[in-house]
Amino acid sequence: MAISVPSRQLFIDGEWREPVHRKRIPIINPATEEIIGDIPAATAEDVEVAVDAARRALSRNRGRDWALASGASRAKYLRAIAAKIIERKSELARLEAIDCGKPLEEAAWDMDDVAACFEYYAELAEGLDAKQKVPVRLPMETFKSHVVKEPIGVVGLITPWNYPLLMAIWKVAPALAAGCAAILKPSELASITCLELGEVCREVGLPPGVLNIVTGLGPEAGAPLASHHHVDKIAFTGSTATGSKIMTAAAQIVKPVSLELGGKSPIVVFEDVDLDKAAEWTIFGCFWTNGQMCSATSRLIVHESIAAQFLQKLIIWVKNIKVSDPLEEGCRLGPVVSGGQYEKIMKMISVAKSEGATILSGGRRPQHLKRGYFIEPTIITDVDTSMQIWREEVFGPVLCVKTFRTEEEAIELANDTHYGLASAVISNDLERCERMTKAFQAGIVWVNCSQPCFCQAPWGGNKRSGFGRELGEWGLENYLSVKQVTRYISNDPWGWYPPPSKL
Ligand SMILES: NC(=O)C1=CN([C@@H]2O[C@H](COP(=O)(O)OP(=O)(O)OC[C@H]3O[C@@H](n4cnc5c(N)ncnc54)[C@H](O)[C@@H]3O)[C@@H](O)[C@H]2O)C=CC1
Ligand code: BAL
Ligand code: NA
Repeated sequence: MAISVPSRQLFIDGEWREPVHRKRIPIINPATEEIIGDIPAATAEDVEVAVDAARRALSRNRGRDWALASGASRAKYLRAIAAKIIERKSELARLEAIDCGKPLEEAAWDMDDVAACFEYYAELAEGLDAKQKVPVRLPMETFKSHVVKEPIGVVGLITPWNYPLLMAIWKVAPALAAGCAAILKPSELASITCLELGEVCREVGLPPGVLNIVTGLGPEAGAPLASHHHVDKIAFTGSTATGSKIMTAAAQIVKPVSLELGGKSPIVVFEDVDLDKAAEWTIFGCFWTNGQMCSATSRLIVHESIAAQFLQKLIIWVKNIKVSDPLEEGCRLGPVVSGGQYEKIMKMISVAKSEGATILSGGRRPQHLKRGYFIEPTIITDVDTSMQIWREEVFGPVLCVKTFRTEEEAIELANDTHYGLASAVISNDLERCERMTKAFQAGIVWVNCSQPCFCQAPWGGNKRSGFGRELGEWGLENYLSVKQVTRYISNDPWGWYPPPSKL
């Protein structure tokens, strides 16, 4: 069934608005390289209008319509949005698959996760009401103190293309639950489903300006958000280079940021594993989402005693992955998102080769696919720790492999990176898994698996993978500001200064 891409404008103040400069950016289907539509290209002028709409949404009816409304009343909107997403699930999944190349079944799974994330933050919004005015115990009886949690204000949410709607919702749902007003700037490489979220918000009657969706290029639409004086916080997911630019811009006006950046995460496989189970988690950990995950466990560190056998297993599993158009039944690996990413990944593979690494499997365009940005699932061995392929994020279906002898050596290899997002260990010895868990320098540890992600648990990294945590109750705190209220309850005067003599 052919699917047509809706033609949308920017979603600002509850309505569709043409960008001031009337520019548009073509949408390319990475499986066919065809232009399938276009998205509006916002500039600083549109960001200005969106920020103004967001500020008005916060102060409308003295804040009672949104920021100061009960969490329970905001939760109703979040639940209504979740229901609409489920209603439109198959259409949204198809739109996402043709926009970013994600296998259709994965895209459908993401839509379930999107709805679940809205539902989860609806629950947390309801819980927020009971968490207001929590007393703080003080050491002086003459004072009483309590804490109020308030929305941070207007937030700018800048998101990537690998999970186009889900990464946006990890930010939008808690921001709205907290009572913030948001401006979402999705990636220009995959914005279709984020624009459809605008239509969903209109249909459920979300108050105007609470969520604004401003598509466009990073430097033109993202940068003005990051530096805007009336945006109170920026939450960003994307590359470390862009994260650093955003932090620099925000620092000029001491605007808080939370950054979820790249990774080069390890998966350590010990000698006591079931080889098939370990092989499946290893390939899922690196090739799911076409290998385009910030948390991809793209460095395999395998015990030398099983390495040869394990690599043979991996090759068999990898050859069984169906690489095809994302809409084809059973597809498990689609194209990477763009021509630019295709070139970048191919270059990294060829640099690895020229540095002396061996391409054990894959490394090319699949023979049966003449068009589209397809890359075979690739396994690279004979890797040195100084090589680019070991050190830099590929963001594509490329796994590099090293072996280890001792647990200490495995830990050293695992932590041999500037990044610190995720890590995984596969072993039947749970005490060993516990030791590895403590030793990993990363915000996320998977034991006997890699990648499953639940919106209840915190998500985020250390080192150059960024800081701050999304999801769970930590995700809500990202959008709340804590106000202490301290009251003097004694009838006695304070008595620090000698009272002036009574004239
Ligand atoms: N950690 C993650 O989830 C992601 C990491 N990446 C990494 O980044 C590499 C390049 O991909 P890109 O799409 O170029 O990622 P990017 O980090 O440049 O883009 C992410 C978002 O930031 C926006 N942006 C770009 N420049 C900006 C600026 N100066 N100010 C404000 N916003 C800006 C983009 O428009 C997009 O919405 C990938 O190869 C991968 O290594 C990419 C996407 C997601
Ligand atoms: N799997 C959730 C987000 C990411 O890895 O990019
Ligand atoms: Na696209």
